[in-house]
Amino acid sequence: MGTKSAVDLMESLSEVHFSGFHIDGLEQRKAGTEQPTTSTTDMYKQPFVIGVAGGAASGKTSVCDMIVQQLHDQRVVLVNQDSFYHNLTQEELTRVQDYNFDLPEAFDTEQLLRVMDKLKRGQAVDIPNYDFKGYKNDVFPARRVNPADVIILEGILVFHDPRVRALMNMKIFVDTDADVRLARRIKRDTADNARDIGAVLDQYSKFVKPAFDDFILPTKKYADIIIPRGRDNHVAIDLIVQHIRTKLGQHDMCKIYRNLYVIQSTFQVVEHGLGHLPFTEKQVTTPTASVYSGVDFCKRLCGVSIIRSGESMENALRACCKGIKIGKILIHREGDNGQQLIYEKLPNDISDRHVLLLDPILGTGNSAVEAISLLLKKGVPESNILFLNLVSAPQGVHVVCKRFPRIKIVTSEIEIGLNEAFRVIPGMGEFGDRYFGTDDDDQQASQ
Ligand SMILES: Nc1ncnc2c1ncn2[C@@H]1O[C@H](COP(=O)(O)OP(=O)(O)O)[C@@H](O)[C@H]1O
Ligand SMILES: Nc1ccn([C@@H]2O[C@H](COP(=O)(O)O)[C@@H](O)[C@H]2O)c(=O)n1
Ligand SMILES: [Mg+2]
Repeated sequence: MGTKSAVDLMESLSEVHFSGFHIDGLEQRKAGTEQPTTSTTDMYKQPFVIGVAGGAASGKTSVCDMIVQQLHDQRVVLVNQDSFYHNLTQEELTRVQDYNFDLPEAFDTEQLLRVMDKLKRGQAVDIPNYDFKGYKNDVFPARRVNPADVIILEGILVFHDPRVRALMNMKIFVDTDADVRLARRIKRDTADNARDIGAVLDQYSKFVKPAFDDFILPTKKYADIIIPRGRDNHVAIDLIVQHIRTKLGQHDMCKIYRNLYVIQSTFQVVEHGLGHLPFTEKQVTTPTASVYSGVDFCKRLCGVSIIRSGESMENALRACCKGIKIGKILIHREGDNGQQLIYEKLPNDISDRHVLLLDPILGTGNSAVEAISLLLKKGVPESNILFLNLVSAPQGVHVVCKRFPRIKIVTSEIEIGLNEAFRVIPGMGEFGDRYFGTDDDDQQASQ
């Protein structure tokens, strides 16, 4: 039996360890055959879903209407949870004052999930127009909603069901005092819904307030953003509108460059990147005789970090691929000039490997172009290069994607652009300094 070096041993360990690796659409592959992971593509082109919850009459619909109006963009659609109220039976209708419209069961959540699933798959849907006066969802013609890049889903209980919550990329809670909500509700239900004030108050104390305390308020903790004062909070609405514009810009870039993948979490860039590599399923029997299912990458891998910032991503890569070889490239950069290669140390057999190129920031694209050019010179096929980064500027994306149409870029954010010092804005300053604690502020703090 041949002896293996420590490095070889570590390398072989890196090959089967992805048992818990579940990305939509990857789990059901057949074992034993090579599986190109291209089906992950659509996942990254999916719409950005914003959930908006809050008590009844807190101002959810008004906030969403303002956002949609300000954006004035057909790529943004609004879905109201109200549309999914169950139709009341004849018996329920005769005793409507005893019906609780504020419980999760009052909504047809299965239908809501089906509608959201279709929209996420790029299909148009017909959404019921709920009649608050007649308690029916099939009286008015349904509203046709086309697939969109941004879907806003609003309603009192949209954060209640974990399956609905899981669809959301951003969650907003509209926080309005109970007395204001009650006053607005009385006004709305008496004026718009022609209800008697006594009935409105009875419904409030019997159903609305207890359900708010039991089911709506407990979901506030899921919110990423809490908006006090609803539609009067222009600052919050402007910020949200700006964020959505950024997301729409990202979708545009993904439409132009099919090799660009914007994922929603900075923590998963490396894991998602690995999901793009061809693999086979593999089972191993553990020392305790249990069978462990994992995946085996079809080609060997290596990481290459662009010094210094890229080194910050090495731990994440090593955590996923124990013992993976990691090469280094140092490029001298001044301003927008990332042209000078100072140092490189790469695996000798790099041309036989898939290369995960690590650099958290893609600014002008010059350093990336320099690094990718070196990899090509070393014989790595362009399509075997996966460039992983956290924050990109549109300029850098254009430069890299145009020049190297066959590499894949996985990033978690495409920001507005570059400033005069060629730093990504709003960005985070010099990433390497921030990560390694060598920026001026950190040095002063530790003195
Ligand atoms: N900031 C506000 N000032 C005054 N009235 C408001 C304000 N926000 C909402 N409203 C009114 O209060 C009622 C409830 O608002 P709406 O946006 O429908 O809330 P929700 O969708 O949370 O039930 C509506 O009649 C709306 O016009
Ligand atoms: N037929 C109905 C259906 C619902 N309600 C009340 O509407 C509230 C939810 O809608 P919001 O726009 O305010 O979020 C909820 O509190 C229900 O009680 C109703 O009164 N009649
Ligand atoms: Mg509403």
